[in-house]
Amino acid sequence: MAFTGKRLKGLIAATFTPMTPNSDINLLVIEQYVDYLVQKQHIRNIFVNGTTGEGMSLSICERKRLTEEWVKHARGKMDNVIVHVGCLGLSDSKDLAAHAASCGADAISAVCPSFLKPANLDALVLYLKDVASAAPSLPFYYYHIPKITGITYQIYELLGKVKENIPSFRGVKFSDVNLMDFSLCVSEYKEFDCLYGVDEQLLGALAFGAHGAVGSTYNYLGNKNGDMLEAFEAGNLQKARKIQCSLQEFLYFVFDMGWGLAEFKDIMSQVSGIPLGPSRLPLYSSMKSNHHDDIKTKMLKLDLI
Ligand SMILES: CC(=O)N[C@H](C=O)[C@@H](O)[C@H](O)[C@H](O)CO
Ligand SMILES: CC(=O)C(=O)O
Repeated sequence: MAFTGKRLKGLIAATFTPMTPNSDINLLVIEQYVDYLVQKQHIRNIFVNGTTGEGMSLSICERKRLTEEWVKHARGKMDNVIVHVGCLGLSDSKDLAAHAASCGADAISAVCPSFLKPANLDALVLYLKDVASAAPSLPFYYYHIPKITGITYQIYELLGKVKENIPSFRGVKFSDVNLMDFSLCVSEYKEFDCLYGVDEQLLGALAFGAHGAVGSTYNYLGNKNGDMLEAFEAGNLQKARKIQCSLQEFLYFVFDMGWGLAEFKDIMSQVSGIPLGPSRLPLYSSMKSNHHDDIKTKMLKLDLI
């Protein structure tokens, strides 16, 4: 096993999957996307093919091609490329895990199958162990997003079980609002990286000792969130709160409009100038027309861009 012992920390952008106007994957803008994150948002870690990247809506073949391109273009420019390999079936997840390792990804992460679900926590551990075993040299992170998967086991309990069972297990991407569960994980399992995934309340998770954060908004609000992290680390809570509140006001506005993933992607296209195209399923879009002016105005008003 080739673990370097490096810890995952700081901001990790959950990348959008660039698409053509026809919703085919568009590999041609990935290099530009990587450069934008590094140069304009000071983001050096990415989480690809996750929720934001619509990984579960893409074919295995598409996910492999995307992984290859992200890894290729991030090499030498970024610190970590974490590839989400979770699928509804175990063999697909293992196939993607082995592929990520063969491409030179830095880590893998997986949600648990959520159609036919594990019957209990031990069954979940067995699934994770099996996926991790397909890429034993890569750090493995469980992706906890109960609102979407419906799998609601306490992560504090899960960590106790994986500790002895999965040698490559390194932590959790925790996309839930249960900060007590999160806090118990951080304080009890110091050897694991606990990455928070609800951008709108990252400051709360930082107060409980979050090592880092994975999220969609770090794509275009990387600098603002970076300022918040810096203020928190310097003990300037007043400044950190002010920034978190502005970010919340922005997200409140977005949710209040009924906007979803397609609009988030559109926001990133606008702010970055990279044409990321529509999302794969029209279902993800509330199909509101022409919201561009509203978004820019709101972001400027809140001093976010
Ligand atoms: C459901 C979803 O996509 N969650 C993302 C990460 O887990 C977050 O980064 C959110 O996009 C963000 O917190 C805005 O709600
Ligand atoms: C946000 C996140 O981590 C994801 O999109 O998977």
